[in-house]
Amino acid sequence: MADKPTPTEPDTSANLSKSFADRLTFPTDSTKTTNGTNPNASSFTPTGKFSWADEVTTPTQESEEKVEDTSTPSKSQAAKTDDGSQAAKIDDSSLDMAQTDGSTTFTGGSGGLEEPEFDVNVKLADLQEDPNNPLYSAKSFSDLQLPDELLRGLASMNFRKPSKIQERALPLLLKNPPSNLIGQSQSGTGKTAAFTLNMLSRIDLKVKNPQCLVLAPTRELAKQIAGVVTLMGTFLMDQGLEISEAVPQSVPRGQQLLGQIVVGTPGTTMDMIKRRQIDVRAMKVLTLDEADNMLDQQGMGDQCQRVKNLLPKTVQVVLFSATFPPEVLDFASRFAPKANELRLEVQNLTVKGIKQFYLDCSNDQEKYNALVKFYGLMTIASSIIFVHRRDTAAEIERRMMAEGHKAAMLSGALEGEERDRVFSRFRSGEAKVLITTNVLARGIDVQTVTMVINYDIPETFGGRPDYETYLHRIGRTGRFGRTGAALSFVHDPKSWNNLMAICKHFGTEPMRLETDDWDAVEKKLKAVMKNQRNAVQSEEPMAD
Ligand SMILES: Nc1ncnc2c1ncn2[C@@H]1O[C@H](COP(=O)(O)OP(=O)(O)OP(=O)(O)O)[C@@H](O)[C@H]1O
Repeated sequence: MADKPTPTEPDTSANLSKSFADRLTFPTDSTKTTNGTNPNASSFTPTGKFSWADEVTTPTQESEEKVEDTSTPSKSQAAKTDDGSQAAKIDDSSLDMAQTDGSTTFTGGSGGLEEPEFDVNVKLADLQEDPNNPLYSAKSFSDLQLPDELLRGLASMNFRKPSKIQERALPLLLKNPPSNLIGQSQSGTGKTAAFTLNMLSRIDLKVKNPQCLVLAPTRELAKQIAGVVTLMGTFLMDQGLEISEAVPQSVPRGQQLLGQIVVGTPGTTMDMIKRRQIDVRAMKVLTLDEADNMLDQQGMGDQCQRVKNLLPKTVQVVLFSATFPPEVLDFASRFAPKANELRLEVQNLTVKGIKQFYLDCSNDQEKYNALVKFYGLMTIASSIIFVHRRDTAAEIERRMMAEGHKAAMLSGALEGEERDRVFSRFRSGEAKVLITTNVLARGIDVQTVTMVINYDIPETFGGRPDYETYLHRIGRTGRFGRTGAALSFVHDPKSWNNLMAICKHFGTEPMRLETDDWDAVEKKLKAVMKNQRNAVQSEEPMAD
């Protein structure tokens, strides 16, 4: 699918010799409450000319066409850049932590920008002992009455205790007769294991036909989920467990897809069911990961509904996501009727281990220079740079490679197999910087990612702030108790207003960094990331 046209926006850069924030007062960290939210979030009022309070009324969420199998929405201008010339400092040590499947072992509060300088270790065990942390659980996996083979699978993955979402969702998912579930929890808190354990507990291994179907918005996420199911089900393999992928180009036409569990993208799965390559008669469970994205009426909602219509009426419907905006929730409740719900308040959605910054650039041209400068300054294990447009992604990749960075680019413009190659280079640590569009904003779990950059602030096709995409993008770091940083670039009133609206929405306060004092940037980042490691901050408990 071709990129969407660039939304037109006023070119105000000529007036912007200084950064925006010079004319604004941004609330400081001192207003933070213990749970990291700003008590005055609804009354932040910048005092300068570009007051987001005046210019951005909190928009009703517009449905943006979300990413699908091979397409990527991309909306803003291509970056116009000058050549930066800072040498890259690339740290290869993270190769030891390379993941192949989305499930490496926790290494004890890893992350941060320059590993050796961080001496404070937050242990996963500490986080899981804190009742206010989303990783907390009062139970053990064995209390959840899982089959022995699955307990062994979990132990082999080094999952010692369930997280809050796992502890709460599993009893609801596993009880009989099966009931539907809508489950929400912060990014990186283990939703995949929750729905995987449900499926692995419910299949009949003597039957070879598909019994559980997981739909995910992209091939990368579908493949990652299939990897997690395979690992968790290791000790069921000798009893005949098989897992299949229904993603573009994965199965030749006419070939039957066997295996008790199928993980796919909605378009390909629907085609395969219609062509009778997937026999759905034994289906018991339909899971949608990133369910709000999947049920978006402008995007994949229609396809998911059509897939569901082809399945037996008795299927258990399981919906998981970190975000469920109100306009999707209605459809979700119809899609999963009479579902049990585990939901979170919007203020509790941000992960406290992810420190948010913004870099104040004077104009669009300065953004690329600032990016290069930033990468010259910091040693970052792995990072993801999100942009709106495919051509911006390609251009940044080209220029970063020319600077000596181990960069890779992935967008919906690439064919499936090429996407697999690029993504596995990033997952293995061979490529350190991944430049991408929203195609990888959701679900991707690469634990070495310590930095996420919003080179372009996420926005809907109407140019409104895209709250959900922001949250999912920054959630690519700080996973399961790790620390990470998210840096957003602002360069004009629109990007500033959109970022401020997003922060107001989630009640967060990003720290400002300025492009005219890079020593200060370095110091601030290091200090904050060091403290961050020690900050086991509270989160509100989940409401049933
Ligand atoms: N109980 C556990 N103990 C230790 N690690 C875990 C546990 N559960 C999940 N993990 C690890 O936490 C990481 C994040 O899990 P997962 O990808 O399922 O998060 P998620 O909630 O689906 O996030 P997102 O909303 O971004 O999709 C993974 O690397 C996973 O292996």
